[in-house]
This record gives sequence, C-alpha cells and structure tokens, in this order.
Amino acid sequence: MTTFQEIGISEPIQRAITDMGFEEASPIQEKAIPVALTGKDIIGQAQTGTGKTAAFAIPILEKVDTSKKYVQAIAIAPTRELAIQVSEEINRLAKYTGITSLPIYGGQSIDRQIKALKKGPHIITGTPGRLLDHIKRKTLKLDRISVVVLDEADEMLDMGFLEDIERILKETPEDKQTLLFSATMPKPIQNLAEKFMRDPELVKMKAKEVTSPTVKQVYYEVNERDKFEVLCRLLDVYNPDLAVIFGRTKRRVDELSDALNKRGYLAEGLHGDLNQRQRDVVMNKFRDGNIDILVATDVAARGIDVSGVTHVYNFDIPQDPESYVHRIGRTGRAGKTGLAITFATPREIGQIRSIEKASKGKIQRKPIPTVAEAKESIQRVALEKMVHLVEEEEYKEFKQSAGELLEQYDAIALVSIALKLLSKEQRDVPVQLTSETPRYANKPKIKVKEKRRVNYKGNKQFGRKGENSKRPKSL
Ligand SMILES: Nc1ncnc2c1ncn2[C@@H]1O[C@H](COP(=O)(O)OP(=O)(O)OP(=O)(O)O)[C@@H](O)[C@H]1O
Ligand SMILES: [Mg+2]
Repeated sequence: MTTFQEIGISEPIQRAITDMGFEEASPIQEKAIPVALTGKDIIGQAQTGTGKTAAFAIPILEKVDTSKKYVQAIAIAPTRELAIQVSEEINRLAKYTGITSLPIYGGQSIDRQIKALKKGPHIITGTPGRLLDHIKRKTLKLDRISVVVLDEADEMLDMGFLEDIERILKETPEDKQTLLFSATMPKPIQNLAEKFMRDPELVKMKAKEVTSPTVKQVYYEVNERDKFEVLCRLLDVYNPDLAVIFGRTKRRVDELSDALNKRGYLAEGLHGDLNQRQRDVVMNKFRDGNIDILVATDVAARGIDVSGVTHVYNFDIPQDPESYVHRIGRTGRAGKTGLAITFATPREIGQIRSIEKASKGKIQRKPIPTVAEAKESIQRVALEKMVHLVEEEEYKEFKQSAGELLEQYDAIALVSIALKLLSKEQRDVPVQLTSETPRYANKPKIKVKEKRRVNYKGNKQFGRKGENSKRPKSL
C-alpha cells in the first residue's frame, strides 16, 4: 500500500484526497505521479477505472502557481461530458489549493465561456473544436502553458481530431510537459507521441488483460429480432442499480430508450444529436439515480465515471475491440465489481473471439434466461420492495382500509395482489425496433505484450473508504 504522502504530494492536495475518500494511491498513480513530478513527458496506460484522471491531475496541481492568473495547463478530451468530468475531478482535488479549473466545450454559450475565461482559471479542460475556437478568437492564450494532457488520445485520433490537436499544440510553448493517457494504446498513438512528445516515458501497468479484472464478461447469442425481449429479461433477472446500454446508432439509442420506457423501465438516451442542455440533463439524472438506465452511443464509452454502474450491456456488439474495452469499463471502477453483457447475433460470434484475442480476456457464453426465471426475479424484487416498506413502516395511512379488506377477503389473496401491483406491469406492451446492420472494423488494434500476470493491488481493493464492492447478482 502506497500512501499519497509517500509519493510526495503536498499537504493541501492530500487533504482533498482524504475528503474524496481515497485511502491509497492506485497502481498507475503510484507509478506515474512521481515521474510526472520530475517534469518528464508520459504515456500512461492502465485499465479503465483505475484513477488515470488523478494520475495526471495531481502533478498538474503541484505545478500550477496560484499567484499567476493565467492558464497554465490544459487537458484535452474527446467528448464534452468527459471534459466536464475531468474538470470536476481537478476542482475536487484543488479544493484547498486556490487553483481553479474550467471546462470549455461545444454546445455551451461561447459568451458565457469568454466571461468565465476572463476570470483567470489556471487549468482548462476542453474538447478540441471549442478549444481551437477560443484560440482563434484570442480568448484563450496558451503561450504560458506548462502542461498539456491528452486524455483518451487514441479516441481523439479515431474521431479525426489529429489536425485540431496539432493546431492547439502549435500554440503551446516548446518546453511544456505533455501527458498522454488511455486504457488502450494502438499503434498510431506511438506516431503521435513521437511527433509531439519529448523522450516520453511509457508508464504502463503490466496486466494480462486490457480489460479491467473486476469486470466479469459474458455474452448471449441472440437473433437481432429477439434482442429487446432478451434485454428486458436480463434487466429483470439482474435488476441492476445503474446500467449503461450501448447501441450502435443514434436511432437505435432513441428507439431503445423509448421502448424501455414503454415497458416500465426508467431509461434515457444519450447521443450526439441531442443539444447540450439535453445531454447535461440526461447525465445529471443518471448520476443522481433519477434514471436507472443510460442508453448511449459510444459517446459515453470513454472515461465517463458514474459510481454505482453495476452492469454494462452491449445491445449491439461494438465495432472494434477498443470500443469494447472502454464500454465495459463503465462498470467495475475503483476496485468495485461489475458485469458486462454482450449480445452477439449468430453471425457475430467470430467478433466475440476477435475481441477476446485482442483484449486477452475471456467472455463466457451464457444461456438466455427463460420467461419463468425473469418472472421469478420480478416477483423477488416486488417482495423485497414490500418487505422494505413494511420495515420502514410506510403503511400507516392504509391501515384502516387494510383491516376492512382483511375482514372480507383471504390474506394470501390480498398480499398476492399487492405484490402483483408492485411488480412491473408493462411487460406485454408491443415494441418495434428497426434492425441495425452490423458495421465491424474487424481490425484488432490493441497490443499487449506482457505475458506474465502481475497481480495488481487494485485487484485486491482500491476503492473509496466505506464503499463495499457490490457483487452483481450471479447468473
Ligand atoms: N486512489 C484512489 N482510491 C480510490 N478511488 C480512486 C482513486 N483514484 C481515483 N479514484 C476514483 O476511481 C474512479 C475512476 O477513476 P478515473 O475516472 O480517473 O479512471 P480512469 O483510469 O481514467 O478510467 P477510464 O479509462 O475509464 O477513463 C473515480 O471515481 C475516481 O474518483
Ligand atoms: Mg479516464
């Protein structure tokens, strides 16, 4: 166990870390922070949910000079939600330092951002397009930057942001420090590193699998037309706290979230065609637990950290192994366990094998639960709900009616009906989804050289104080 004190973190940041409930440094933090503190460029690779954000945020905070009121560091991220989240994590860590971080991203009023930039934030997190926009307007100056972070750099390349990133980096001083982080490091990233970094040190966690070891992976062979019914059954059987369901296209996401709502689940969709306000509302509802299910395109696959996500569903099989690794990494974070469920049509079974090969993991095949099993789970959930309400004594106002009913009817019949009413009722509402044609790159890009499995401490437990890892209900 390595404490943050041992890796030389200053006192105000240590205090914030304690407030956040981190007890020890995660392996990537333990390895990357001391190197970053020396000023070296770093390429950091570690599995999803293992604390890469703090691994780059802490060294930035140690470097920022609060007496200077200009931007001293930027972190570039592929999506707006991630830019916001990274900024929030930086601000939490900066709580006792006087350092401020500001997210700037597309879809938000530019005037509002200009006003906020004038207040002199020390750190900016943003998406490439909007960062460039501000650079062109001269509302953001990067000539006194000392650190640049590229979070999810491989995704930014995939999304075609290379030119934007080049243009942003041109505005920064030669002698800045560059930190590049992701759970996956395909080949083109090495070219990017050679181009933009100075003698970078590769800080990589040795692990057998690219995927997080705390995520159990299973797949179901399902015909396209049966996917929705199987999904509902699985949701009933597993009864997740929070789940993310990934769909291939925006239309798919919309249809799927509508269909789930028709069947009585609390779900909302997230994709790039929503306006920023709608995107923010959906994310906040999900973070606050006002919806249980987030249905999303790959826009939510990278970096998004919502605690309490117990299940990830690949309703449509991801297009490439990287996407798979990141999608399923939305669960099993910070040492908790999670379950990743992938649907593969009979023609897609080969892709399951390619993903296994590329990610060096095992995806176990499972039989589809029967209708009876799903029903049994629905009843169990209703029963648990009822017991909970009785224990909480939330029935006083119904006592008189209950007494009257009991005089006339059989007690078993009454309780059974109450259970029936508590069970989800909309199971038979017909829904229709447009079928999606698979698009699969079939080019595994992940390379993991290490053969040896190093038992990384995070496996044992690195989590927040007082948070017990919750096992997904077993199949
Ligand atoms: N040392 C620590 N102890 C406990 N929890 C931590 C620690 N460091 C980070 N965390 C928490 O773990 C969660 C995952 O961290 P983070 O989002 O940085 O992961 P990541 O490695 O960037 O994952 P991804 O590859 O998905 O982007 C966050 O909720 C974060 O606050
Ligand atoms: Mg991350």
